[in-house]
Amino acid sequence: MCMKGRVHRYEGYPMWKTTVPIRVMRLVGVSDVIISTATGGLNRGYKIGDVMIIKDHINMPGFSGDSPLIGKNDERFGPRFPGMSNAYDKQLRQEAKNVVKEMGIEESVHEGVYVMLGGPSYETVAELRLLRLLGADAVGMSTVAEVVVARHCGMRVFAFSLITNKCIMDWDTDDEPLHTEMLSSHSGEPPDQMPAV
Ligand SMILES: O=P(O)(O)O[C@@H]1C[C@H](O)[C@@H](CO)O1
Ligand code: HPA
Repeated sequence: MCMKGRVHRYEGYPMWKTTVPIRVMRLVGVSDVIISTATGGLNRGYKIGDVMIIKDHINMPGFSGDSPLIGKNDERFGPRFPGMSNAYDKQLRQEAKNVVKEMGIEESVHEGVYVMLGGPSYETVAELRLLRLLGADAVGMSTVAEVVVARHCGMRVFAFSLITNKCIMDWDTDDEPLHTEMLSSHSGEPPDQMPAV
């Protein structure tokens, strides 16, 4: 089963609605989910067009209590308090890294931490510096809620992000994280890593 895009919290959907497709997949028997997303690169070593295999996340909306699992727990899907310490399956990440190595594209594929913010405004310089201090390598506005719901119902998760823009970490520059930059890095020539995907 394949999805063309997703809906986001910032479009006005409550978090649980953004993750309904994951539960539908589970109900029809899907056991492993592969999630892709666009992100801004916080890690100075990342370039536009690079891919980051997600090894962990920081659930910023979760810090303030916005979770897709809020409300009465449906035990048919999973437990009230699901663990998230191994959310991104180690074996799937290793298999992906083997493919990356075989293809000789290690320079443009990284493994890192994704941080989810609510958006839709992009981040200030101070916010981006804080996120970097917290250990995040890339920032986006999706993915985490889907991962939480997938793990809650016992699915294996592999997730990766395309670095669509570099985060602006310095004050008093004229650079802007333009949404057009984000879209153009989505739509041009397929990046070198595409065969690996
Ligand atoms: O659905 P994704 O996360 O790929 O959507 C992209 C990233 C942000 O959520 C949003 C703005 O850049 O579009
Ligand atoms: N910030 C947040 N979300 C994003 C970005 C960004 O710079 N790029 C793509 N999605």
